[in-house]
Amino acid sequence: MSETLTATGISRRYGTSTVVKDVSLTLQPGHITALLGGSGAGKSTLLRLFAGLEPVDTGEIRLGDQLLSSPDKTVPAEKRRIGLIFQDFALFPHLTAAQNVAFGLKSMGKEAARALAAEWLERLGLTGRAEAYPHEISGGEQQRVAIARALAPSPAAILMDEPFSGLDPALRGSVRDTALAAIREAGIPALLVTHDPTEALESADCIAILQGGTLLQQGEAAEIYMNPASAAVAASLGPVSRLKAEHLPEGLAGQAVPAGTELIVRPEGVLHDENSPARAKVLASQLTGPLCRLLLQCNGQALTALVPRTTAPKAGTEIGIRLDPALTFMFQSADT
Ligand SMILES: Nc1ncnc2c1ncn2[C@@H]1O[C@H](COP(=O)(O)OP(=O)(O)OP(=O)(O)O)[C@@H](O)[C@H]1O
Repeated sequence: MSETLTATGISRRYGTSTVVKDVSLTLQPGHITALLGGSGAGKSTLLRLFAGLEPVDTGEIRLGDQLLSSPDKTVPAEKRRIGLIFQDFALFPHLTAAQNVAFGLKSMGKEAARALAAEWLERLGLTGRAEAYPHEISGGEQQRVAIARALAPSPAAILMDEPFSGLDPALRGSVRDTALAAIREAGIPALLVTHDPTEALESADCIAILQGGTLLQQGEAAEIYMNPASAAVAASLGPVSRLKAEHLPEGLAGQAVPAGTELIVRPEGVLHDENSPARAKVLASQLTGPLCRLLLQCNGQALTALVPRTTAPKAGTEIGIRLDPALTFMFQSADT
């Protein structure tokens, strides 16, 4: 049976700088948890702590009941039964796709390893590429081989550091869907490090938001998106507009807004409504595909809206707008 991978109060220092601060995070079996944060947030360091590539300075990491890391003990990475997938695929260049996948299966005997490798390659849609060397296959295929190699030995958990960001955008979605379906099917805890909020929202069951080494919030993707605990969390999940209570025009918010409050609103929460008394000037209208991004000015404050292309107002016009309360979040102004 699969077990949880749990960090409790873990920290990591480099010299005088603490880059992972008292982080507690539980990775549930069968769930993909996205670790989301900007550059230097400490995502890769946290992944390396889970992997056993570095020791913790405080706290502990457990797989089920088994202690993997504490300040006095670090079970080495190769003894953790944890699969790792990195952005650069890291395949052995002199081995074929099938040999790469079979590499970690030697203990089961040659024939059984070959059969299991073939099974995993088939599962990841690579049957015809089994005898190809890494330089003979595309980036997307190489990453699928790396994923097959990581999953074939039945690891207890899987950790992925920006595994899809090196891929061509046209290919990324399909490689990601195939890979994550295989990981979900394996029913093990999985951590996906990413700096891309769209990737986190599209692919993960849970999201953990890291900033400056501190975990700001964790929970189900939809829950965090709709109920961010702070302005920083709201902003880390996608673009937002920020409005001061003092400058709100009549009728814009549609709810009472206490003084000293900052409103954070998502672009899809800025609604075009000619019945609203709040007026905004359309500074620009940018086509993004089926939707148009409107850059608006309302009572001296900048707002961004996303509206259907077919009904998008033109730049230079004045329109009525109001905010959707479900996509508008209120925080104390100092909370950034
Ligand atoms: N071995 C190290 N020695 C000293 N400082 C380090 C070391 N590894 C990472 N750091 C620092 O720790 C901080 C967190 O780095 P980390 O690579 O974990 O961030 P990240 O969120 O993965 O960033 P990115 O998305 O840019 O890869 C950074 O300030 C980095 O410079």
